[in-house]
Amino acid sequence: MPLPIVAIPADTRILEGAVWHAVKGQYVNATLKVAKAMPLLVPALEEHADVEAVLDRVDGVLISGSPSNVHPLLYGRDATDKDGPFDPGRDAVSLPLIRRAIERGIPLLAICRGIQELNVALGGTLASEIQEEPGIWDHRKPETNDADEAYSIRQTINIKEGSCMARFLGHAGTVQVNSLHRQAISKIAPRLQVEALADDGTIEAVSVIDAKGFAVGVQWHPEYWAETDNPSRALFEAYGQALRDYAAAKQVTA
Ligand SMILES: N[C@@H](CCC(=O)NCCCC(=O)O)C(=O)O
Repeated sequence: MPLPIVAIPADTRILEGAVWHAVKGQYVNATLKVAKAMPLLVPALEEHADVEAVLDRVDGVLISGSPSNVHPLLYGRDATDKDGPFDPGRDAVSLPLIRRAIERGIPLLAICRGIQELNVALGGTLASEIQEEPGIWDHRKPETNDADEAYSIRQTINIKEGSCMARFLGHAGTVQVNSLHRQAISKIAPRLQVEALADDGTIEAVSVIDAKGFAVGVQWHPEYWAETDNPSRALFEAYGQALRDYAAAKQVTA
């Protein structure tokens, strides 16, 4: 049986004076080694992105994290100096890809920027520089050049009873995760339900209400420790099973 294929929208990066379309290796590694699926990178095209052509050929979608932010015009307000940096090519691919993957029942896992894109794609809004709000913890990436330290597991979240996340992880209640974000969900989209909260009330996981299949977003980074951290591994294994189920069902109806 060939591996299921997972579309991962790339970021726009400027390297060596040229435009690159790039995805961090940790998302590729977790998809391949823990979800047991073949990553397929999708370029960040501001125009001409054919998401149907992509979705016809894959068994899942993974929306990765990124230091860039969703442009606020996409959730109904003008940009301020707190909202950048932006990646219009990434936005132009990921938002329609998310909407159509949900409509078609294609397994979707959205991580960090991904949960924010999921919320915006379905009509929600985002808050910027959340650490400046009273009572909100500092969720930002730690000041370090060491990746393991940046993605260190250092925050308690609370998984809701009866949630999809509780099913995937095997329990509800407290879980330890990492945290590298300055934005978060402000108004939650109508079709999303909260799956987990931080102690300061920040939404840390959501799922799509009445989804045809696996459709989950998390604010933390399960991909980074997916091979060694139990909650991270459990989430990617559940995603992998959803991919195989979707691929098998496609074979039957082909
Ligand atoms: N930009 C958004 C989303 C944050 C995010 O995806 N962080 C992971 C990338 C970290 C990095 O590579 O720098 C926000 O800040 O909320």
